[in-house]
Parts: sequence; structure tokens; C-alpha cells
Amino acid sequence: MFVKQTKQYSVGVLGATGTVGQRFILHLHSHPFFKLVALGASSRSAGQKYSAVTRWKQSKPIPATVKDMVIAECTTDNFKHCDIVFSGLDHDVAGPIEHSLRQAEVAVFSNAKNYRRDPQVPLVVPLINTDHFEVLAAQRASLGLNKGYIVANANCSTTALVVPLAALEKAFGPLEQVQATTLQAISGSGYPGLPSLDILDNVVPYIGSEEDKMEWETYKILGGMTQDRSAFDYHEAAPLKVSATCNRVPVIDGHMVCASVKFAAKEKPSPEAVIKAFNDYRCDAQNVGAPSAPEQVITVHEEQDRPQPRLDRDHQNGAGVNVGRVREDSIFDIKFVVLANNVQIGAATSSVMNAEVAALQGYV
Ligand SMILES: NC(=O)C1=CN([C@@H]2O[C@H](COP(=O)(O)OP(=O)(O)OC[C@H]3O[C@@H](n4cnc5c(N)ncnc54)[C@H](OP(=O)(O)O)[C@@H]3O)[C@@H](O)[C@H]2O)C=CC1
Ligand SMILES: N[C@@H](CC(=O)OP(=O)(O)O)C(=O)O
Repeated sequence: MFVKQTKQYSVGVLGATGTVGQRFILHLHSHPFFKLVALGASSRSAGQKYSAVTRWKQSKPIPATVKDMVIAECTTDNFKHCDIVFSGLDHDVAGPIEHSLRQAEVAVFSNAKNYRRDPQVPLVVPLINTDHFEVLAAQRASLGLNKGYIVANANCSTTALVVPLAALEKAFGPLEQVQATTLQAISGSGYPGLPSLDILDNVVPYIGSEEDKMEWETYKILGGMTQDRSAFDYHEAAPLKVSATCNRVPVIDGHMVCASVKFAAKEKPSPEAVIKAFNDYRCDAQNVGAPSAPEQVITVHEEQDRPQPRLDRDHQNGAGVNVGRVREDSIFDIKFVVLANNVQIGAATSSVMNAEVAALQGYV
């Protein structure tokens, strides 16, 4: 049941000074549902004005309503007055901070990896599986909570990959095998990222634990819940097998994934049918009117040399994904390239859109 949005929610941002945190600020400083009331970062930044300590790296200026806000330490007391907290915290510290805010009855929407594997925490890409919010009742019940919960969004490369996979499953049924090779932007590793002497004129064929995350997160996102909606049972996604190879490339923003897909059904769709399925794909975030939802979830580029990070990452404010080069694969069935803005739909936009849908569906 969808509830029409009438109220404004007080929201806070943890990790507000960071790469993801800065995107949160740009999304939230004038949002139709959310009023930004609290900012948190480390003790190095706490007690100081946002503009004084943040190494602001956005082309838009720090919003006037935010620049004089004073950063707080990420304690429960400092954020328990918020209805919603968005977390762009470093994973080294996110776990206990997010947990204690949930215990204080705050709805936490997190970018960090800490709770993604928790069987009662929905791992939600808002362009795909907001129906997984159904498990929140069980999460609250098992912790004795009325309002508090944690919703995680996915790893940025996983997000790029799973959106077209979800569209293919919806149109043509289960997938059997997926092989994915990434070309990931430097901003994925936060600020200041890799030293320029490591990444300029170079490709680094290793990103710690990224391949593992792409493989199992895909199962959880595309997989189902138990029948009673009390937990996720992502091993049910079998017989899907995902193999990922991850590379860091000298691009600032925008993760590209080259994917090859094998369908479970004997009948294989043509590239034309796959393009139609991508074009036709819609999601709940659009259907419920989430303000950050893109017009088009998957934009299919017809030019042979698109999508490209520099040209396409900001299409629709980076809220959808871009696909191109859809063609037959001589070993798998179909192959294509997908580009997603890692700091928008790969991070802050996902959290904000998740919270918008949660608010519209009465979960906040
Ligand atoms: N960059 C990306 O593309 C993506 C990132 N993520 C995840 O989002 C999270 C943030 O990433 P990103 O913005 O890139 O990281 P950054 O390193 O740019 O920012 C980290 C933030 O965490 C804060 N922080 C660090 N230590 C503490 C502490 N002890 N207590 C409180 N706050 C602290 C920092 O505050 P201070 O300035 O005071 O040090 C800063 O605000 C990570 O968990 C990351 O894995 C997820 C998807 C994509
Ligand atoms: N590891 C990703 C970014 C990231 O922070 O991922 P995660 O949220 O899964 O830790 C990258 O380097 O591009």
C-alpha cells in the first residue's frame, strides 16, 4: 500500500565530509521530503563548520544552508532526533555507529558494506528490489524495535551490473551464468584515492574484495526472501553463477562493466529483443513517484562507442544506468557494456532513492 507523501522528515548525514557524504549534501540540502538537520564526521572534523574542514570537490558550491552547519561526532545522542540517517561512513567505523542508531529507533540508510550480508538487512538497489523492504518488519521484531532499522545499498560495481541483469530476468526468465569485467573509477576508493603515480598512465588489476562482493551481492539482490518474509535466502538464486574481474582505471567518476550473460532457457533472445527489454524496464521507485528516480532506468546508447564515463556519467544526474554495445556472444548468449555513476546511483543517490521509496510506502 502506497502512502502519499505529506510530511517532512528530519535527516542527518554521517561521513558528511567524504566523497559520498558530499553527494548526500548536494541531494539533501533542498529535498521535498527531507530536511537536513545534522552532519557527522570523525573527531578530526567535529565541532567545526562544514566549510572549514571539508575538502569540497564538487563543481557546485557548498549549499549556503550547509556551509555554516557545525559537524558533530557520530554518537547516538547527536543523531537520535533524526527520523532518518544516511551513512557515508568509512566501513572501519560504520558498524557500531549504525547499529546503535538503529537501536535508538532511527531508520539508517547505509552505503557501507558492514550489514550487507546480514540476512535481515535488505540490500536494495532502488532501481530493482525495493520489495525487499518487506523484511524490515522481521528485522525490527527480532530487535524489539518499533521504527529503527538498517537498509544497505549495494557496492557501486554491483549496482551497475545488476540493473541490466534484473531487466533481463524480468523479460526472459532466470539467468544461468554472468561474466563481468569492470573498469572502475578512482573516486570509488574515496578521497584522496590512489596516488597519481600509481593510476595515471596505468590500469591496476586488483581492487580488494570487490570481486567477491560483486558475486554474492548479485545473488542477494536478484534472489528472494523466505516465504514468511523474515529473512533473505540468496543462495536460492542458484543456478545463477557470477564471475567478476575488477580493475581500477584512470577515470574520475563512472564505473563501467563489460558483461556476458547466458540464459537458463533454451530459447535465447536476440540483441534486438534485449534492447527492447532494457528500454521497457521500469521500477517501483518510478511507479511510486520517488523524486530522485530517473525517467528512464536503462538508457540504451546506439552509437558503437558509447557509453563513455566522461560523456554519459551525468545523464539524468547519474540516477539511472547506461548500456551500449548489445550484441551476441559466441560463448555466452548476449554481451553488453554498462556504465553507472559510482558516486550517484552507485552510492548517495541509491540511499536517498531508497529512503524516498521507504517514506512513500510508509516504512518511515
Ligand atoms: N566512493 C564510492 O564510490 C563508494 C563508497 N561507498 C562506501 O561509502 C562509504 C564512504 O566512502 P567515501 O565517501 O568514498 O569515503 P571517504 O574516505 O571519502 O569519507 C569517509 C568519511 O568517513 C568519516 N570518518 C572516518 N573515520 C571516522 C570516524 N572514526 N568516526 C566518524 N567518521 C569517520 C570521514 O570524516 P573525516 O573527514 O572527519 O575524516 C569522512 O566523512 C564507505 O563505507 C565506502 O565503502 C559505497 C559505494 C561507492
Ligand atoms: N570498492 C569500491 C567502492 C566501495 O567503497 O565499495 P563498498 O561500498 O562495497 O565498500 C570501489 O573501489 O570502486
